[in-house]
Amino acid sequence: MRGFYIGRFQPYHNGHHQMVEEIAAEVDELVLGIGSAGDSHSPRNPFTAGERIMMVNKAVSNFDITTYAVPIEDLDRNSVWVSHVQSMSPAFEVAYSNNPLVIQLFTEAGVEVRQSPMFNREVLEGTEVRQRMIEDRDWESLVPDEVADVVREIGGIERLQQVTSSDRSECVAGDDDVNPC
Ligand SMILES: Nc1ncnc2c1ncn2[C@@H]1O[C@H](COP(=O)(O)OP(=O)(O)OP(=O)(O)O)[C@@H](O)[C@H]1O
Ligand SMILES: NC(=O)c1ccc[n+]([C@@H]2O[C@H](COP(=O)(O)O)[C@@H](O)[C@H]2O)c1
Repeated sequence: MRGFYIGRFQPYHNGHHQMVEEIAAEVDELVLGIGSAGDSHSPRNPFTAGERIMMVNKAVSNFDITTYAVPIEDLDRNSVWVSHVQSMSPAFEVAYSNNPLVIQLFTEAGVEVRQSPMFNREVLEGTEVRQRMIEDRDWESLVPDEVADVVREIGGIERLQQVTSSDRSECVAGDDDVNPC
């Protein structure tokens, strides 16, 4: 059986990694959807799709499962988003998500959805990891070692600090439900 798990993975952290480990016990193959693939260089979405593919591929390489990382760009039309995902991904029988909108859209489209517990959510959250990166506090312990290596290789900390400190006044969170800056 092949599963599908989508996230923005900004960055891919130990909560995602634990979820993939649990999914790997249930499926033979897993598609990792790199969500909001067109977004990068913003405080909420600092890393490009290509950089996130590197993070995910390297981090999951130790798991005994075949994975495919597939970039999925956002659409302005939720009603056709599942078809869009299916058009970009290897076929899958089950979708894994804890995101209420994603769960609703897959369920309405007749795709089985499985949820997972949230692992140590107080700290294992992309927002917390990015905040620590901005403040030069320990973020490495919240991500797999391979992800920390990629972040360093691409100058990710400097980029995030730069896009956070530059004038973001034109970018009002809530302007766009799918891509708040
Ligand atoms: N600690 C966690 N344990 C289990 N699942 C998680 C955890 N953190 C995120 N997820 C799930 O992984 C999927 C992708 O999440 P996403 O990439 O948005 O991470 P996030 O930590 O919620 O990031 P952000 O804070 O940037 O929104 C979602 O279904 C989300 O609920
Ligand atoms: N209309 C759309 O483009 C649409 C709808 C639902 C989810 N998504 C995307 O799916 C991903 C879901 O991942 P998260 O659980 O990390 O939010 C995000 O990248 C989100 O933008 C997009």
